[in-house]
Amino acid sequence: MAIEEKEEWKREDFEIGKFLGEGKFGKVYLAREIQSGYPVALKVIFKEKLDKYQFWEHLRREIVIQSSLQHPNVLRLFAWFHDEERIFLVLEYAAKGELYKLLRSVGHFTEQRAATYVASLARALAYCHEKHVIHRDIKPENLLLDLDGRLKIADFGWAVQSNAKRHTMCGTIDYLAPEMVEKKAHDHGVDNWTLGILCYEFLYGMPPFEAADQYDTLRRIMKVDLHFPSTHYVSSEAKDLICKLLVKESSKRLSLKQILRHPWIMNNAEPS
Ligand SMILES: Nc1ncnc(NCCc2cnc(NC(=O)Nc3cccc(C(F)(F)F)c3)s2)c1Br
Repeated sequence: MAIEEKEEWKREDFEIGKFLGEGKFGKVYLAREIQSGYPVALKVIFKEKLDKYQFWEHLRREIVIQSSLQHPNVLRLFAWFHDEERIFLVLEYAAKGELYKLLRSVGHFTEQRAATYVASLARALAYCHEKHVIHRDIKPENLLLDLDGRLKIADFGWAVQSNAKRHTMCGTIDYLAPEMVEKKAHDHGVDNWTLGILCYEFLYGMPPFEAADQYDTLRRIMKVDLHFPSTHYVSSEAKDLICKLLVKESSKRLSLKQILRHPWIMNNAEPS
């Protein structure tokens, strides 16, 4: 019985394993579907917490969106079910955990590893944008690694269908594009900006506009106050890609297809 085929799942179908992490609204556990022995990540969300924040609509939207996405670099949401006080998300298990923990432990990634992750993100976002989905909250905390070290975008708790231009503020401010800071209408170009932020953070270990307080970070974003520290060598091709993504005018940013054809990606990313 493949996970995604069965109609109604219930708590008793799974045995709970180790604690994996604490996300918003609840904890995540490694679990095993008893019949098949299939490992999954089980996210437990307390209903009274959703009531408190009126997040039912967000969660419903995530379930609809993520259930429809099937891409090697997007974490699968196989199913969901609920009992009296909890909602359970049956998620693909990413055995190598959270990418940001790896980044913090090594300081910064090699250009090959960084380019491979940027290429995976560009392919995953191109797929999402074809399905008119903007993630809007791409940050290292939402990136996971599977057993083979393949990157998986997770947590579509803030994703939206991008038919109309969006206005809602969301996500961590380090990754916010200028048009989101100014609460202007925004479209999937925000994910391209975020790809530039992430590429910088993969190579330098911190996001480009980090500052002591939030106001300074927002000011640096609005000015696109971009500097490349000379603490360690980073190729000019890598800097070229970052400069072509961190462009204030959304329509002037490299498209996802252009990213995949950029020399730095062509010369450094592992073939998918
Ligand atoms: N090693 C691992 N392998 C797989 N997964 C892991 N962690 C879970 C990552 C997630 C994927 N999707 C998620 N989705 C939500 O949390 N959604 C959510 C939850 C509550 C409220 C809301 C809302 F109401 F705000 F929308 C939305 S968490 C780990 Br660690």
